[in-house]
Amino acid sequence: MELELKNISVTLSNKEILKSINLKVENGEFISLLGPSGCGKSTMLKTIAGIINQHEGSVILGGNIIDNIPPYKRKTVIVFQDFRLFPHMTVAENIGFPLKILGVNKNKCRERAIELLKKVKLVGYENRRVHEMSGGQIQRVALARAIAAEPTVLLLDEPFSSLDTNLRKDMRELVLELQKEYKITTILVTHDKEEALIMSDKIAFMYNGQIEQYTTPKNIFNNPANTIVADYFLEGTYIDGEIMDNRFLSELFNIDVNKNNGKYKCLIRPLAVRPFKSHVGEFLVINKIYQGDNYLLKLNSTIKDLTLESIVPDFTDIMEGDKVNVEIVKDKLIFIPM
Ligand SMILES: Nc1ncnc2c1ncn2[C@@H]1O[C@H](COP(=O)(O)OP(=O)(O)OP(=O)(O)O)[C@@H](O)[C@H]1O
Repeated sequence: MELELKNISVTLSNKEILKSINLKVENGEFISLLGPSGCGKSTMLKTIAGIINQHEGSVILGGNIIDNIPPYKRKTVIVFQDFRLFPHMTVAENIGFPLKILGVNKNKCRERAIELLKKVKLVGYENRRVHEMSGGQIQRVALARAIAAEPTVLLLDEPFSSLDTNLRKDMRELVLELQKEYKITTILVTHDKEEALIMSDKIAFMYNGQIEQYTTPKNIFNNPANTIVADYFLEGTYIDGEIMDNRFLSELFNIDVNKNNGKYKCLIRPLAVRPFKSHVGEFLVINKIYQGDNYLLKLNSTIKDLTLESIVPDFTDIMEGDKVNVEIVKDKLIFIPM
């Protein structure tokens, strides 16, 4: 179901935690809330679920304001990092619990639990207790329980953070599979930019209780709205410059670009810098760091107060102490309006 937050502000212990948040999630969309620790991601999920009350604004679900509807009647469900399964119940009882409280009879609850166990690839586990399951299996049970009552919005609060890399990958795939199959509008809270880029239709980047940018993964990566967003996703060196008549002019280089006139910060990513040896080179290689498939070079300008980084293939013959010049790869530059 379509979800909208309109001018949501939340104050906790006299501190404004969310500041006039506006966000629209289309029916069946998967979005991520990404941002540094403490920026308000979990508070936003809890506000949507009705666990925290906003002091201003409205939560709108399927076109209806749900501010006065208690959490258990909203049909939103949160999967927390620690899963919060009931230890005294079997796996099937845990999964069937949301249906039981809706008044569904015992046999139907069990039937649905067994059907969902198949979906999360845990056939035959219905009579186990939670303490007899591994971390990854517990997470699958938590996911099955979350979708048992067919929520209108699924809220995932860093559910993958305790898993190792391989399990994480499997769980991401499973979540996306189920989310698409049941067409559940889903919001994932994560610190992990790669996770957000891989999984989401859109990313809302949050900082200090506000949404700095809300757009597709590709767009947020290639066109960050400001340096706060850019610094979270990318590394490199900024130079200031100006675009006039489709040409970026700066103290380091001038280059053709297809952008509006104005002052910009240009982020020179390591992938945008191609060094080549030259005895009249402007840059000195001060550091060469092995990174597995490639090397990261740190290049100090001998003329300006400027350091660039460059990623070069592992077969490079460039050494620390060499003098180099650099070619700038236009497509890898990021321009941020000032
Ligand atoms: N019940 C509360 N009372 C007072 N302050 C709170 C409460 N809950 C959260 N906060 C504060 O609100 C801010 C945002 O917290 P929140 O948990 O939403 O951030 P987050 O982005 O999810 O962080 P993390 O990524 O570390 O989980 C933090 O400064 C936190 O200390």
